[in-house]
Amino acid sequence: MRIGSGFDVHAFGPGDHLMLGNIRVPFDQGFVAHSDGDVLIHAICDALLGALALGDIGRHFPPSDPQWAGCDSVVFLSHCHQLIQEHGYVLGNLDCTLIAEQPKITPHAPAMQQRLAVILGIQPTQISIKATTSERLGFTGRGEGMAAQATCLLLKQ
Ligand SMILES: Nc1ccn([C@@H]2O[C@H](COP(=O)(O)O)[C@@H](O)[C@H]2O)c(=O)n1
Ligand SMILES: C[C@@]1(CO)OP(=O)(O)OP(=O)(O)OC[C@H]1O
Repeated sequence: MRIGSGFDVHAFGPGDHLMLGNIRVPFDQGFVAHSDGDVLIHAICDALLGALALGDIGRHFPPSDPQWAGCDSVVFLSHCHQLIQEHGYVLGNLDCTLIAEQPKITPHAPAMQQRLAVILGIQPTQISIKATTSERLGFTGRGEGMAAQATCLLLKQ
């Protein structure tokens, strides 16, 4: 059994939606990022890679590589899922927290769980998506961006 944790941040910039858990969430801004900026998937990737002690998302998909410009973050997550299988593990469960004042995440959480479960080949009940504000403190509190945390448990097959 191995545990992993991931953390990511993206700033808000021009746009009209956010990609979160591969779900398009309507918003009056977008993410500033090299890829599609899916901060939730990026944190999950780092948790999975961390559990395997295989570095972080930037090591596997360098932000300096134009190949990943505007990339759908499902590409990154599918790669991490493949690595789990190659190392003889299955994903036991995933617990995630998004930190932002806006948009409200809770109405979209079930869709994110469903979508991530399909990508990762597990049940939605094995995935938890939570959200909190930072009580208007710090960069998330000022509405400058969003942070995501993820914790995973891998089980030996
Ligand atoms: N972006 C967010 C932030 C919070 N929520 C939900 O609201 C609850 C209360 O948030 P506090 O920061 O005041 O504790 C939180 O537990 C979430 O259910 C949300 O959906 N989206
Ligand atoms: C995902 C990658 C892909 O180049 O770029 P970004 O979309 O900027 O996201 P970040 O969370 O900074 O992770 C680094 C990169 O791997």
